[in-house]
Amino acid sequence: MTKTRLGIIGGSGLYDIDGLQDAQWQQVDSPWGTPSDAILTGVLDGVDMAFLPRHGRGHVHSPSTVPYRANIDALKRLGVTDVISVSASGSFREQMTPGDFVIVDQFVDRTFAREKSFFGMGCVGHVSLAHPTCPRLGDACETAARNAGITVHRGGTYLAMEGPQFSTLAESRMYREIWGCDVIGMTNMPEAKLAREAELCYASVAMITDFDSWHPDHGEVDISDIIATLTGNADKARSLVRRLPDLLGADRQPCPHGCDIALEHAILTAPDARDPDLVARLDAVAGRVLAP
Ligand SMILES: CSC[C@H]1O[C@H](OP(=O)(O)O)[C@H](O)[C@@H]1O
Ligand SMILES: Nc1ncnc2[nH]cnc12
Repeated sequence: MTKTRLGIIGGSGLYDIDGLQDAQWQQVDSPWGTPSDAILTGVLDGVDMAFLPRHGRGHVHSPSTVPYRANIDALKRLGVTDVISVSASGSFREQMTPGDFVIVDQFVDRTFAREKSFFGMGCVGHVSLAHPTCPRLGDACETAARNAGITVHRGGTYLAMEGPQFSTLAESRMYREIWGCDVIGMTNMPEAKLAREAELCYASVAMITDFDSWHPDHGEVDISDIIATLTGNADKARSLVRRLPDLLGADRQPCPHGCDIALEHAILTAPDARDPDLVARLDAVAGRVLAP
């Protein structure tokens, strides 16, 4: 049994959380670059917490420049065991309306200008991503949202686009009608892939801000409408987060879905063929399986 440390990655509109005991913003160095911002650590109802604003306070990073590898590495380095990602998202479904939350369980990755893996030449690793989110964490997020009075939908496929521009009408229709996606955003990939490589349980909560551009009654995405919805969503997200420690507890059992042993048979490069520099950079992410 280990200790839970809950990592929250806050998306657009969510730049801090409240109620932490011993709260402090901690700068964390990572061999994968500088994280988006310092990380707010503290204790909430007896559970260790670590909050990282994905775009940095003041919203400095665009979806393409978010240092995804540094962020996940820094959380892992701090001892985070479980990551909950909270993201502003467009909806492809009539019933998923602005203000609702969706517990995402699948992704289609259309991003192309980002580093997507901790592994590479000198240490090749292949993890399974068939089920990219952790159902145990998803359960906690769903219950927390319901208890907070939020309209929540369980399950949904998130289309990760590169951005920063929003989709064309043709893309929006294709994602919805042909690809069967439910929500759209610009940041959950490669974040979810990297969390899996780092053996972190990962859940994604999409906060619906708009209907993208497919909806005949809503016209195109308008950033001022999104911002108006974001303000209300951020308060709801904080009330969801406040309920998580009680649901997840301070003592952590191994993940029943195996997220925390994702690297067990993943690394193909023979020990004597591994690049020592890369292996050194992987100390936090893959130290469990790479340490001699
Ligand atoms: C504010 S609209 C576009 C912006 O919002 C989302 O960010 P995040 O996923 O971090 O909440 C979306 O992915 C875009 O980056
Ligand atoms: N419609 C949309 N497309 C991509 N990212 C978004 N974030 C919020 N709304 C979005």
